[in-house]
Amino acid sequence: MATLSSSQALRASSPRNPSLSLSSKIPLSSAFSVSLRPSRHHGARPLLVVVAAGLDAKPTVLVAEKLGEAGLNLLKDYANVDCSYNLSPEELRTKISLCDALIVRSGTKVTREVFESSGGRLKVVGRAGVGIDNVDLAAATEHGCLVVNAPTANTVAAAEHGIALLAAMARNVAQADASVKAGKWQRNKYVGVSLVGKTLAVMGFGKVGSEVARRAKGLGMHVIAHDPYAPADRARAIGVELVSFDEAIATADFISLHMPLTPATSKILNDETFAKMKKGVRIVNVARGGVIDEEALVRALDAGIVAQAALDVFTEEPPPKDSKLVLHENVTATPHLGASTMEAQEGVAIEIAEAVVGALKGELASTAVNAPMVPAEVLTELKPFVDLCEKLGRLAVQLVAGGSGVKSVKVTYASARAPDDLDTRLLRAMITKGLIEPISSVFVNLVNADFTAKQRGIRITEERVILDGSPENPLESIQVQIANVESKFASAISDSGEIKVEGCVKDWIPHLTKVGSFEVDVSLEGSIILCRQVDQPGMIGKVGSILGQENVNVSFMSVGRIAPRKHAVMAIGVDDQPTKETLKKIGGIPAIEEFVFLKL
Ligand SMILES: NC(=O)C1=CN([C@@H]2O[C@H](COP(=O)(O)OP(=O)(O)OC[C@H]3O[C@@H](n4cnc5c(N)ncnc54)[C@H](O)[C@@H]3O)[C@@H](O)[C@H]2O)C=CC1
Ligand SMILES: O=C(O)C(=O)COP(=O)(O)O
Repeated sequence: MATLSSSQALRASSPRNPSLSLSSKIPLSSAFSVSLRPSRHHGARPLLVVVAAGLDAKPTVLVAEKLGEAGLNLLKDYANVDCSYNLSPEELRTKISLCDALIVRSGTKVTREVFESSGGRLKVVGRAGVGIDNVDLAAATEHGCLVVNAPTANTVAAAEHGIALLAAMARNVAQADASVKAGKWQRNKYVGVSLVGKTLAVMGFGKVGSEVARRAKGLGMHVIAHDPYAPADRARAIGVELVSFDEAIATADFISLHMPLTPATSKILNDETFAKMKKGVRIVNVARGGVIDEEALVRALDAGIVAQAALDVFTEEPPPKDSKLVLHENVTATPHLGASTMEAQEGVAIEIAEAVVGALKGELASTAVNAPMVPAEVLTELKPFVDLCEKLGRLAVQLVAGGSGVKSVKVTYASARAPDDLDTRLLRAMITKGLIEPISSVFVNLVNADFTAKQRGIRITEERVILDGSPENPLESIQVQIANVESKFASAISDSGEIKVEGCVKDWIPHLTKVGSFEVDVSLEGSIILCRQVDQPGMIGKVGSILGQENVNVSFMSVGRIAPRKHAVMAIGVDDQPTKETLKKIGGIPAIEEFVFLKL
């Protein structure tokens, strides 16, 4: 058996490749449904009330930009749908407090103010497309709002538009068309350049970039690509060489941009980089306007460094009517049409509607942008452990005596799996949810779990215990310890002084296996009564008959003791919540030294 330090363990939890199938969603129990709060009126006894989170009413989805019919129909089956296009920022902020979800394309800015105005009701923002640069992700995460996008359905449309612009630019199609319509016949003016044999540099070799590359190869172009994160074998498979940024821009006859707009890519084409390009280079941009310094591009066009540009996207959309760039005679412009085919829009609408409805139901969408991404098969395998984590968190925090602030939590995962074969982010998020929701009105989900814990000053450290043996199960046990607190059930304090609960999964059902230093075995369904008593015959019968008289169904009972006839802890699983009087009667049994009722 070996133990990893917490920092090693956290490093071992490296992000996995989020290559999920689109249908891979798994329900995360009460991710958006209920929160449990201790009543303030019952002293130390943990009476808990369920606070409904508006699940009875249909949720409301605001569709702020045009969405395909098939997607709207999917939404309408589950929610009230308000299609309000062209809202001003003020109108959006006013409406948002009445909405559970918002669907946008690239034309709506979902700012921090939008999240603030939602008053906590907005649970999911769906971006019906790829680029999420119009959504303030940090603000979404801080407000516990999931952001999902539709990353695949418009890939081909964007790639085809890139190729359309490439060919149209090379052959002056747009300018020649305007000239013919103006009654002219200028065959000499619009002599173009050929594509075959020319070098195309694809900047950003992701979904769209690689489809552009594939098509350009079919046109007989020599294709190179620059992408610091793209795997070389994927490029090789298409017959494309990955090169450095400088080599790409210096050798290309045509440059096609396909990277996201991020702080690192903002104005990546600027005066300095234009100066390194081949004179007469031609540029296509169907990514984002902001990746080009547009004023520098006008200068490069005027200087003849850039012979032509074909642009679908602009820093400001729509661009100003007097934009020098748009009006430049060597520029072909389209109004952000990359994703605008009938087929892509139907696909995007369905993709985003499914993701939004799934998120509203509390499922973890595979296209979540600001939540832990875990591959589908791992999610399925971890499902019972996800439940176990939330329940251990709930139990542990309900054992804390009022007035002791929870600051330091340690989670220990015992597993025979190699450290890099177990991503614990999802498990940690669920423990955090279990720890925080019973003691606050804060709604915790996978999106905001780490942020919320940090904000509340709760430090969660993780440790891995590596077991020998067959690694068939992802985990053998999970232990949650809360340090520096007093417990309302003294037996929950371990020998080392922390509140300790431990559990495992048996036949896909989470079980509680340890409380403090006492071994128990109770399935974590319904709720639990923990009693410490002097170990003596007849105790199970006495407690059982009180519960029976009050019609409380017992699902499980288990007794863990230190030694025969000394202290024992009895864990009783109950399907129904006992009344205060019933609990009082149990407390009144003479051999019972302490007891606690814990709601799962
Ligand atoms: N004009 C339109 O209507 C449409 C525009 N788009 C835009 O196209 C772009 C690409 O979309 P996808 O291919 O779906 O995204 P993707 O995420 O599949 O690909 C983006 C690629 O850019 C790479 N990248 C990141 N930083 C880079 C850097 N500094 N230099 C070079 N490469 C870098 C990434 O490694 C990734 O491989 C996005 O900006 C998206 O918003 C997408 C669809 C339609
Ligand atoms: O998906 C993207 O990134 C796009 O740019 C498409 O934008 P749109 O949905 O057409 O406003």
